[in-house]
Amino acid sequence: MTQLAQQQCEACRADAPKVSDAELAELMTQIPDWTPLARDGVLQLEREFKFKNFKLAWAFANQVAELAESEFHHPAILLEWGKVTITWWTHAIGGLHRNDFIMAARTDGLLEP
Ligand SMILES: C[C@H](O)[C@H](O)[C@H]1CNC2=NC(N)=NC(=O)C2=N1
Repeated sequence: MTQLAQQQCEACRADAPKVSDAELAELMTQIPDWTPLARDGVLQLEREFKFKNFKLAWAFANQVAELAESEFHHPAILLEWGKVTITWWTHAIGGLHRNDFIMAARTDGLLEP
């Protein structure tokens, strides 16, 4: 199967399917550093990224914002001193779409090798 990090988002419609439990389990194997969690009944993917200072965290947050705009699929970005928390979910369906897993994998790809 093509790696998530090499994929692009598909246009997401309100009637797009949420990932099933089985798909979730399979997709999570490719993004092991992320945590699936439910907030107000909405399933989301979340990860904290740690940095040496605010400036480095800010630069990473900007990279994620650029990636999001390039795919027109947008996360929640919490920027703090030395830390960025990224949360992906699909607003249009109120849960997780394959796009969210693609974007989580591509977010990981922004980290320095
Ligand atoms: C109008 C609507 O917000 C847009 O179609 C896009 C923008 N970015 C988006 N981002 C995310 N995460 N979910 C969406 O449903 C979504 N929709």
